[in-house]
Amino acid sequence: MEEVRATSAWVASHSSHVIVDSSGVEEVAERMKDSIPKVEWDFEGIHYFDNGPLTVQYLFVLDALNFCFWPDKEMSYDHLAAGLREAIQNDKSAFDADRLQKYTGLELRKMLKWPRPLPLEDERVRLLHEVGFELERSFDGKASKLVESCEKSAAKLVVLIASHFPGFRDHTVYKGHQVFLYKRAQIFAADLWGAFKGQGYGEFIDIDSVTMFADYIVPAVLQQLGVLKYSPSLSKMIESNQEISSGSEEEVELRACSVHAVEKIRELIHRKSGKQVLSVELDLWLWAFGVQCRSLQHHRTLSIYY
Ligand SMILES: Nc1nc2c(c(CN[C@H]3C=C[C@H](O)[C@@H]3O)cn2[C@@H]2O[C@H](COP(=O)(O)O)[C@@H](O)[C@H]2O)c(=O)[nH]1
Repeated sequence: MEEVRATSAWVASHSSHVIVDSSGVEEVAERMKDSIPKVEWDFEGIHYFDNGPLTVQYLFVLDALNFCFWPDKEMSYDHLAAGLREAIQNDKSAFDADRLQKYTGLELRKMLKWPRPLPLEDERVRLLHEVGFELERSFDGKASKLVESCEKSAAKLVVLIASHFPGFRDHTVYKGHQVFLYKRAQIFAADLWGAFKGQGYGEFIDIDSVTMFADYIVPAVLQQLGVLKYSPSLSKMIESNQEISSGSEEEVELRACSVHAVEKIRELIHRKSGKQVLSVELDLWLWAFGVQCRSLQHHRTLSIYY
């Protein structure tokens, strides 16, 4: 995750369309230095949890599909989390590695009780197959084995996931430099940590190394808080819901500057109050704020990464 931090900082210092505004960072850090509003993992009550390996399998499948909901105005992350929860409650073998390799788009739609094609449905099916295949080939079909082999290190987990599952390789090239964001791999580690309350499958000695998860909600929240400032052309693109291509300078800057901004907020809180805040905690607070603020306008990129 040091690579996520370092390469995001590089983007922030070379960016053309997005600025991390130091007075915005200062204001947010000042507001949060005494206490960060605590947001409980699963504050929505939509996730499956049984305190065992099946939860790990559920979370891995969930994060394999945790991207791009906006093309369908009614679809959201909640539908995915709750739909998969119902599927596993009704059939404990629904996410067995052999079953994952066989789902069709129509079956996935039925599982999530969605009446029409899912956004990027073919990609979602392909990624489910990839997860099933590689879990079976290398981890006895069990996501819990994958987690166990990381010896309580979130950084190891992210590296292992990225090396085995191409669909999680969330990186790009920006102005000739490779940039790493690893949103879904990192969120899986954070989901384990949150769900298992830092114990058992959720115990990570280096949870502080996880960065925020560069999605499309948190950048919009940071912009609203005055932490991110956009160029007039980028503002216009977002306001008019114009699609921003995956890998474009604008898109990489939105994501990388968000990672960098959250790191800056965290550093400043530490300097002001001596408190060690986790980026994961800041992220969850920002994200929960964003999804509850329906008027928030986010950027629109077709991507399998977030
Ligand atoms: N940065 C960040 N992004 C997050 C999440 C989560 C959910 N995390 C769970 C963990 C504990 C809680 O109880 C949450 O339920 C989803 N997303 C992203 O949001 C977008 C979907 O938005 P909308 O279209 O409105 O549903 C999409 O890119 C999705 O990948 C997060 O925590 N942080």
